[in-house]
Amino acid sequence: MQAVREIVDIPVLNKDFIIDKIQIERAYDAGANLILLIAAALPEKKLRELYKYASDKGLEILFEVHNEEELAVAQRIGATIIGVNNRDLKSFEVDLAITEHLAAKIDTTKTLLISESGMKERADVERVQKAGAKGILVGETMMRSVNLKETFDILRVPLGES
Ligand SMILES: O=C(O)c1ccccc1NCC(=O)[C@H](O)[C@H](O)COP(=O)(O)O
Repeated sequence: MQAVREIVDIPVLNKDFIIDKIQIERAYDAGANLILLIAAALPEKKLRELYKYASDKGLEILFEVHNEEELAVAQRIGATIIGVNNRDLKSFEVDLAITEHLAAKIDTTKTLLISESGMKERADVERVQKAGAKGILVGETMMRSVNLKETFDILRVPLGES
């Protein structure tokens, strides 16, 4: 985290399974701008506590959801950056329709919607952008890439272009 912070001056996400304040401390100390809170990982009370703790430290929170119940938690807590994970963390099944389904229940003029997982080609990004996503979270496609810059350019669809 620190190594990344030292070489880029864009916002950096500490993408971890955060379950305790100490991890937020560490993320902050290492220079993170955002932390990930996964709705499926914790009860609402704990999520609320960690959300406030991070927010009070000046960190942004990417609040990850996968279904309507989790989205309702995000909305009750007042999350302003919501990540819809297209991957079911129990079955590992991936379906971009999850973003389309949940985006319809999010006011994307007030909430920054990030579509997470399953982005393999530009058409996938265009699809979630059409649904209202303003950003994407990509893992495997970048890890498998033999040319990161080229893959980045393919997947980078400027807002309003799809
Ligand atoms: O990150 C983990 O430790 C992890 C544990 C259990 C299930 C999934 C996990 N991570 C998945 C990812 O972080 C994905 O890379 C991310 O959601 C992006 O998805 P993709 O672009 O499909 O790799």
